[in-house]
Amino acid sequence: MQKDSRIYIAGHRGLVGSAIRRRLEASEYSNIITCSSQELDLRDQHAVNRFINNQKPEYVFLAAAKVGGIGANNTYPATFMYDNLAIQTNVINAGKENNVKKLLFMGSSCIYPKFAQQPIKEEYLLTGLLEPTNEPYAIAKISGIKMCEVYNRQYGTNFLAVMPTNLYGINDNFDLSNSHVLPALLRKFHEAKRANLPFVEVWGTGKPRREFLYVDDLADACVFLMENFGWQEIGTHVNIGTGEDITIAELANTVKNIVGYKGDIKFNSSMPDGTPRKQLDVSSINRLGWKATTPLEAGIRQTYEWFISRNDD
Ligand SMILES: NC(=O)C1=CN([C@@H]2O[C@H](COP(=O)(O)OP(=O)(O)OC[C@H]3O[C@@H](n4cnc5c(N)ncnc54)[C@H](OP(=O)(O)O)[C@@H]3O)[C@@H](O)[C@H]2O)C=CC1
Ligand SMILES: C[C@H]1O[C@H](OP(=O)(O)OP(=O)(O)OC[C@H]2O[C@@H](n3cnc4c(=O)[nH]c(N)nc43)[C@H](O)[C@@H]2O)[C@@H](O)[C@@H](O)C1=O
Repeated sequence: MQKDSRIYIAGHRGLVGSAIRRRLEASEYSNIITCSSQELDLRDQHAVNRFINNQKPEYVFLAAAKVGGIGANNTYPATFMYDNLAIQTNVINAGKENNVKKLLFMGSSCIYPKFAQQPIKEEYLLTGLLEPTNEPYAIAKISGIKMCEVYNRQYGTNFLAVMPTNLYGINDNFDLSNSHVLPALLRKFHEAKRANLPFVEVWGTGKPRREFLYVDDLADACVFLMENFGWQEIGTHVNIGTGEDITIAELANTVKNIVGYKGDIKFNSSMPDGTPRKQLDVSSINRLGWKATTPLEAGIRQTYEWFISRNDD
């Protein structure tokens, strides 16, 4: 990518898209194209074709998607499947039609089988059954990986697919009904501390393990890949994470300490646990020369500071 290349970030207001924008601007990329969902509904094929044809981006970061935690995925499976299939199909195909030089598709670690051997290598894709709470979303994401792969094979495109682990950071979604666990816990402990509540409810048993990556690290990895590699060097898809995981109970205690809450934690085992574990094998991206740098506690502190700056009077 040249500093004046036309770079479209789909989903620039979200957690990932906004981090990619920060990362590109920090490196003085000067020609960044953005458009909100209100101006352009990426599920609308004709609108997407018109937009890409008018804007003629050379590079595309596809970070627009219907995204949510275990609760949202479980409650709105049809929306997660339809929106994601439509958004990615439209953007990937319009990218090919308009000779986009490189496109980066954002998958997710939930594409791997529920009981995959740990840590999860890229080659474990499609070797077993998926976790039911996010099967529709995962199937949409797997279709995105395969679409990049077959477009590269048949049309000679250069579309990369990355599989990030669970993410968190600035511009995350803190809505308790549809967010992921980390922002949900930050908000729950913060509000319980302010209201002096005796306990905080944590969903599930606390036993599942999750790997958390600070979103600025993810953005750094995405730009690193787009700057330096093509799909043939990366393969059909590449994992992005820290390679380390913790239990939800450990995460809850860490967040509790960072927030400074003194009450108790109560696990609500009537809520779903989801996948027992999804620790990524990140040796492929490490070999390419990239490694995550933000320690979990430091990332959570930065996110909490941002959350307070947005929410406290
Ligand atoms: N968050 C996580 O833990 C993980 C995320 N990922 C992947 O990273 C990518 C980005 O996720 P994240 O940043 O967390 O999600 P967010 O929900 O924070 O952001 C998603 C963005 O997508 C845009 N969008 C959604 N629907 C449409 C639509 N119909 N038309 C146009 N734009 C739309 C939204 O635009 P607007 O703001 O304008 O409405 C929003 O900015 C996704 O592909 C996700 O699957 C992968 C692994 C983990
Ligand atoms: C990124 C990823 O995100 C989702 O998968 P998930 O990893 O299961 O996501 P989660 O962050 O929502 O939960 C992680 C764990 O944490 C527990 N948990 C405790 N207390 C709260 C809580 O208050 N909120 C939430 N959301 N979870 C909680 C929860 O019960 C679960 O055991 C999928 O959408 C999937 O498609 C996907 O890609």
